[in-house]
Amino acid sequence: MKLIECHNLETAYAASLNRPILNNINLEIEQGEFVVLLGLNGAGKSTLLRSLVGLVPVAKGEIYINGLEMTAQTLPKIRRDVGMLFQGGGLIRQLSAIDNVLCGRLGLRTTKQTLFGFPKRDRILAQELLEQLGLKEQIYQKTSQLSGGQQQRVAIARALIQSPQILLADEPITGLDVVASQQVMQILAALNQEQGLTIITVLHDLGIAAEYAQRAIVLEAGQVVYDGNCDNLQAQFTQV
Ligand SMILES: Nc1ncnc2c1ncn2[C@@H]1O[C@H](COP(=O)(O)OP(=O)(O)OP(=O)(O)O)[C@@H](O)[C@H]1O
Repeated sequence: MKLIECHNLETAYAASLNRPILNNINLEIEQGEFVVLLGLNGAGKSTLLRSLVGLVPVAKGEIYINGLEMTAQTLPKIRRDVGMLFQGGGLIRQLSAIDNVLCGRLGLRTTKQTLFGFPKRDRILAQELLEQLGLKEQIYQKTSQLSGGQQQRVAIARALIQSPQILLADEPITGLDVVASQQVMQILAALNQEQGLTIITVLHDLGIAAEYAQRAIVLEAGQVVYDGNCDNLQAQFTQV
């Protein structure tokens, strides 16, 4: 089943670039795929990911998530199906790991429902997720005191607590050491293989991309210049 479709997607014209940031993007992603988005700095990777959760105004074309066209009316429903790991984690530093994870439930609860704290069920779920991601000892620790790899795992737990069908991850291992990078990538791989989560992630390391993803989409100047398997990705980046 096609989970994500972009038809002739175009964002607003960017005067600084002399073109739209995304310029006629067409792509289809099936349920259960693990896709890596590649491209040089400024190619439009983050903008493409952000457009899939309605964070970027679309000038032309359509986005369908789960068969539903993205409009102002459908966006709240679409956002419940799509979890996002922002570049740099996007955690609230002063809050504990568990409270950051609970923030992932805010979109599913009304203000009134969260006025007196989150329901016990949510707290148990947050705790279980952190334990599964190897953070049992860090549940009540402030996230500012955690290592980069631990913070990224908290961010993964926060995205997962809304039980998304799709996980978008913007440079989830940038700045992490080799071991932490592998841990994060292995978590993503397990979520994809064991739970069938559809994953689209921006990466800069071609070796890691080829190791984990089945499919690569390469962007250049806001356009898709390659969409295929991860064999010989280097060729896409070699100057001719
Ligand atoms: N809101 C905006 N207004 C104007 N230009 C923007 C805006 N957001 C992004 N851009 C520009 O659009 C281009 C694409 O940005 P984007 O962040 O999507 O690239 P990227 O491929 O993710 O790059 P990186 O690898 O550096 O993260 C860049 O040239 C950027 O300066």
